[in-house]
Amino acid sequence: MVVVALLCCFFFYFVLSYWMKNKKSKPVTDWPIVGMLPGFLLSAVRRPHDSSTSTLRHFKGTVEFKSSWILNVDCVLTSDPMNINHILSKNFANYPKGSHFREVTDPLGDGIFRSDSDVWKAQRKLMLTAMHDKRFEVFSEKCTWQKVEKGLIPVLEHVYKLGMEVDLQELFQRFTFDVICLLVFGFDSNSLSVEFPEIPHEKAFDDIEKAVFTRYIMPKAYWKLLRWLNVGQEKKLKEAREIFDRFIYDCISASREKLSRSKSSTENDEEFNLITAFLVDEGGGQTDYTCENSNEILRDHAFNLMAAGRDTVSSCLTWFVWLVATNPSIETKILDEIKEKLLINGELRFSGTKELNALVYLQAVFCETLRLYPSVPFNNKSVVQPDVLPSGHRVDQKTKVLISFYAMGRMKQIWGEDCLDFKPERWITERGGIMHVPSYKFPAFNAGPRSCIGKDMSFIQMKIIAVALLWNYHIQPVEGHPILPKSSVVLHMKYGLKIRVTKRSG
Ligand code: HEM
Repeated sequence: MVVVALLCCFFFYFVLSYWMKNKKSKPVTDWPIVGMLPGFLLSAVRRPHDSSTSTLRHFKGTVEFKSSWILNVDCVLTSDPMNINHILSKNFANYPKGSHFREVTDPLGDGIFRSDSDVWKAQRKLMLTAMHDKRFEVFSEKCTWQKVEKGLIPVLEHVYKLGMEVDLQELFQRFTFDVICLLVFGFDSNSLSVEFPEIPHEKAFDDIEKAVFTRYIMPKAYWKLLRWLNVGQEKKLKEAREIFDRFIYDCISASREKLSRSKSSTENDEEFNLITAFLVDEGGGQTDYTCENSNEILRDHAFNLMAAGRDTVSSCLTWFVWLVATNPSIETKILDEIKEKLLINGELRFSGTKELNALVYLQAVFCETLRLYPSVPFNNKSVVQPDVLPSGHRVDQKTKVLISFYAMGRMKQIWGEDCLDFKPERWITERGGIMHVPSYKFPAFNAGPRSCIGKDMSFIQMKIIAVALLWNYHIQPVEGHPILPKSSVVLHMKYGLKIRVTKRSG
């Protein structure tokens, strides 16, 4: 008995002193046998973004978690622009999304996010054709305006009149959910209204996203067991998938019906949504979407587009408003620019892209927001053939490659000594234009062949919302409300953004 007690004491003393010694020299404890990976995962579960940033700072941009034969998984975490260029562009074919990603993201079906190689290429072509169609650009602006006028402004008026506090993050999520439903299906979910209704398919969408993130960070055996037992997050996921799929399939049927009633595919030009574009497939793709058995792949396209375009935009808008509201000199400069470029005879006049593109300072503020708070904070890749990264780190088939876009914005080597400062001016050239920064240094919209298809559209959408919001209201974040990034696939605020609004007087 005494021997066992002594052995236990010795073991705890060993663990404690080992941890204390490592804690001083390294941000993550390097344990014998299991390596640094468990320590990193433990701290990453609680604070993935800050934990990876401090680890990467310590290891000068790239760190290798070599775990032992027990875990049989290696991981390379990087924020080094040369590595990013290599992985996302130069040696792109060697770094697909891979089987682990496919496994955890099965709700995405065979959509663009989850596919690689030729399937991905065909899907990208189809989406680019539809999204770069002039009719879609016009429709996208129209939908955004419609939501501002019939959704956002009435809700903010209500909030103002009642002197209420409101979670702006939630408002933006409702806004972007309604807009993406309109863009994909031509259907308005009307989730943004003064009643703050609970929309079952919106809630289902959120539940799916949450469950996928849990799968990402938990051991495979854990979530597979939950799925097998049909309990916890996996049970929720199953139910949410049923609700969301029902919604999507109903929308697809409605689109088919509407299309069969109209005389020609171009009759409804002002309602050029993406499902209709795929159904008429003017891009000349390989799939015949006119037949009913293409419903499943249409469902996958729709789901992937909603995942791509909803939370990314709402996350960026939320961080943007908080950063602007807490930096009054920047807010003044935005308002001065709006006055100078859009105010004619005392009225805001702008009809579209051309005027919005002239708002260079506003664009710089959005870029600076995404530099510090990228909507997609991580990217993850697998490895096909053994390779050596420009930083000298070796990778092979059992290595998971993790890129921290969040840490990149906080690296002195990339952005200089003032990397933590919110400074839109760094984006403006001497001639007053937007500074070109290579995407491997600023990959908020990804880099290389898989870069974001919705970038231009997002800037237009976000500028419309920013102008309408800042011109009409003064936003005050509620004092003492904590602002922290959430551990999620998209960089939400953990506790939302509680604000009050007052009206601007001329
Ligand atoms: C602020 C807004 C946005 C940001 C920061 C953003 C960022 C990104 C990032 C980082 C990726 C790469 C994801 C990965 O490979 O894992 C991506 C891909 C993609 N984005 Fe966006 N996105 C935004 C808005 C949108 C919108 C509004 C749409 C369209 C509805 C869209 C459509 C796509 C698509 C289809 C892809 C997949 C491209 C491919 O795999 O080839 N995005 N985006």
